[in-house]
Amino acid sequence: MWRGGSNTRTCKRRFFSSPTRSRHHRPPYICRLHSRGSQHLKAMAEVDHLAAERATARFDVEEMKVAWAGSRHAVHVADRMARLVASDPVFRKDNRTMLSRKELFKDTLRKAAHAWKRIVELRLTEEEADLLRQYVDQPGYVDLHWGMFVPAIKGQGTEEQQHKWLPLAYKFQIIGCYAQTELGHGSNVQGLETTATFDPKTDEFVIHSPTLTSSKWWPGGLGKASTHAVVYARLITEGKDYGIHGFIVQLRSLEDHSPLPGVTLGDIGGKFGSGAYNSMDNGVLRFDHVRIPRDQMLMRLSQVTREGKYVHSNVPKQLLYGTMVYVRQSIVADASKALSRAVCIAVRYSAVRKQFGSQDGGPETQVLNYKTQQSRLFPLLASAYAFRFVGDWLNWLYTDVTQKLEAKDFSTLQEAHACTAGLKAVTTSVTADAIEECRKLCGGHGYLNSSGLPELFAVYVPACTYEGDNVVLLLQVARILMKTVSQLASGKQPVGTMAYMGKVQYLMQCKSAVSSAEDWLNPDAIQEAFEARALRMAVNCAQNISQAASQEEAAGFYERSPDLLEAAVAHIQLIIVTKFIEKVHQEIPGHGVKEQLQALCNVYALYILHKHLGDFLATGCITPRQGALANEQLGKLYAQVRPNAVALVDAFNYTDHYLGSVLGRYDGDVYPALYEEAWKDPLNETVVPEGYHEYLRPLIKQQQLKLSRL
Ligand SMILES: CCCCCCCCCC/C=C\C/C=C/C(=O)SCCNC(=O)CCNC(=O)[C@H](O)C(C)(C)COP(=O)(O)OP(=O)(O)OC[C@H]1O[C@@H](n2cnc3c(N)ncnc32)[C@H](O)[C@@H]1OP(=O)(O)O
Ligand SMILES: Cc1cc2nc3c(=O)[nH]c(=O)nc-3n(C[C@H](O)[C@H](O)[C@H](O)COP(=O)(O)OP(=O)(O)OC[C@H]3O[C@@H](n4cnc5c(N)ncnc54)[C@H](O)[C@@H]3O)c2cc1C
Repeated sequence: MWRGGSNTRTCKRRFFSSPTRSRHHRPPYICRLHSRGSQHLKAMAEVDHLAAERATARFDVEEMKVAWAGSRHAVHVADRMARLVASDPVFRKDNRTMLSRKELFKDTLRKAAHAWKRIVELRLTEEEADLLRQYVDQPGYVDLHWGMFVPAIKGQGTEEQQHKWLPLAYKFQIIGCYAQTELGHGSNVQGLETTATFDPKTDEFVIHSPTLTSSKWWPGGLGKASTHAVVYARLITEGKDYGIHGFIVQLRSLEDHSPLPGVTLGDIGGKFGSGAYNSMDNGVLRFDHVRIPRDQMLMRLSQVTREGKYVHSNVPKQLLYGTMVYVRQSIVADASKALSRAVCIAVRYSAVRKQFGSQDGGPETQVLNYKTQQSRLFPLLASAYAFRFVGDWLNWLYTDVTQKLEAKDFSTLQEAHACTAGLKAVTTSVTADAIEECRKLCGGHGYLNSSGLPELFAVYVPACTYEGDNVVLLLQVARILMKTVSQLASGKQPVGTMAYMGKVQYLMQCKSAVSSAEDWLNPDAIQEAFEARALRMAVNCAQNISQAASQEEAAGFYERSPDLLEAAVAHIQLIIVTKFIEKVHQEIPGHGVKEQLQALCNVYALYILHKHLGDFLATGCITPRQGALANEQLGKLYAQVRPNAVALVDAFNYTDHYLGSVLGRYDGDVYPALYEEAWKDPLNETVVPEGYHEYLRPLIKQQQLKLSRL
């Protein structure tokens, strides 16, 4: 109804003939149009344009909210925190993409301070405070303070050090960041150059940046906000380099925030996208022989004595990487949040948007009814649920491994590393690509900032790089796979997520029994195909590496690394499918909830099978005919998901504030909102643009003059 051309044309004509005016002095016709929009918005506020969609759902949405959130309690707390944020004007974020970098950064400081004030005033629990920060939804120094600085001290500090530093951090008497990456090295942690040289004369470490490439580069919160950092540097004592260790270093004065002597620091500059991750002050830091007391070395894993003797506790040195493992597991849970937001926007908008389908002026077709739209969108919906459940499982694994480590049982460290690294890599890559796909699924309007998708993409995409570049992390998984394959011959039984490799005799020669499309609904058929594919790909890689007999094993690994990446992805996809199947096997209350999750689980698995059909065929796990049957079943599953699609995204329980998208509004009243939003752009503050008199008018006049001379 708002697409009618005549008003727009009138509006344009008069724009061109009007003098420059401020928005507050809009010509009457614009005000009329605009206020019609507002009235319309008001009148329609109670109309649910998606009501018909919601009515077709065949399951209890409230119970699905519980399945998604994990418990009734989790739904309740999340709901309360989301509403608290949405109703507070300080947390407004709809104007974010229009702010300059300086304004945006100040806005982030204001929001962080206000969030803290509310947390203290309302005496929020840790769980509530985490959720509140999540719903504020603006990257900032607090993410690194709580997400890495505090965990690094907890994981690598002694009891005494924790006792000293944590209370200061908990009360924001100090603000900390995680300063590991350098200009010259990020992925290769052992290649870091910053030095921490022990001086026994003064009982201090001297922290120094010997080269330009040793400048710390990237740490979030470092550029402008942090007073302290956990700095990773090469420990040198008694003339010997003992490799990378963590140190707590004060960077700025607690009185006036100026850098301490010997410390040079600042922000590294603007990043991809408007708004987006530019709210974060990623920083650069150089040390010129900065002295810190010896007891600021994080000494839980290894110590330097008063005399300068290096002592390593009897624990694996990889525990130094513990903070990264912690954050990687939390990034998997975050992937399901980002993906579900994008999918929620695209599903709701696809139900509202209509194109083609009517030859006689009747209703057009909802784009969600196009099979191509469904085949692009529903696998992403299924992936959001899959990542949610595998994220929960990974969180359980992390907690379990942490308890074992406390008891000095290090047997599951490798499993934790492989799962966190691999799942972080696969879920972030898929999510980043999926957000972009959701933007395309929303057509032209998806490209507008007001759709929320460009900003979501720009904020999310660095997750493929930070906390470990995804390729580097998948190669870690591949290395562990190769180690496991090589141990099979010696009869060592693999455990945890590698346990399936113990069935090597069977999995190397089994043939899928699927003979109809419905057979693919059997979880055992899916599980077997995924296990056989993953194992055969890993074994093929191992054989190819060992057949290159002339080469060292490391050289063979290097040559085969593209294939190894694919083998690692296959292994990780197997874990995701397995955990989804296990979830669906559990008792799940609520009318129709289990059935929906079962359908989504099948969509996820068969979509992966279809997408990677080459792997399944090349390894002989299934025949081309079975591949075609899987695709046939996938089409039937999409039809099953279709009437439930809007309700399945409602179950994420996101407020309009958190979604931040005019296309993803709960009420589906998209067009007036899009129209209204356009007027808020600073470019519309004047009807005649700035620059008209300098550039446009002279140009037009010049051309007119030329024409008149002809
Ligand atoms: C509610 C709270 C939520 C909090 C969320 C907060 C989220 C905030 C998000 C904010 C956004 C951004 C922040 C970003 C921060 C950063 O990016 S910090 C910097 C991250 N940097 C990296 O990830 C570097 C990646 N590189 C590495 O990890 C290592 O260099 C690498 C593993 C690639 C190689 O390690 P090396 O020791 O050099 O060598 P290698 O020979 O490969 O390994 C030896 C041995 O060690 C095993 N290993 C490796 N890593 C681990 C590990 N992490 N845990 C356990 N074991 C590990 C490896 O398997 C080898 O074992 P082997 O038996 O000897 O073969
Ligand atoms: C937004 C953002 C926030 C960050 N926050 C922090 C922070 O708070 N603290 C901190 O310390 N760091 C932080 N980082 C740094 C981040 O951890 C590193 O950028 C990341 O680990 C990747 O390392 P790199 O930049 O050295 O990439 P490189 O390793 O230089 O990667 C470049 C390319 O080389 C490839 N490559 C590298 N090694 C190999 C290999 N062995 N085999 C095959 N290919 C390889 C990669 O796949 C990639 O394609 C942040 C980064 C970003 C983008």
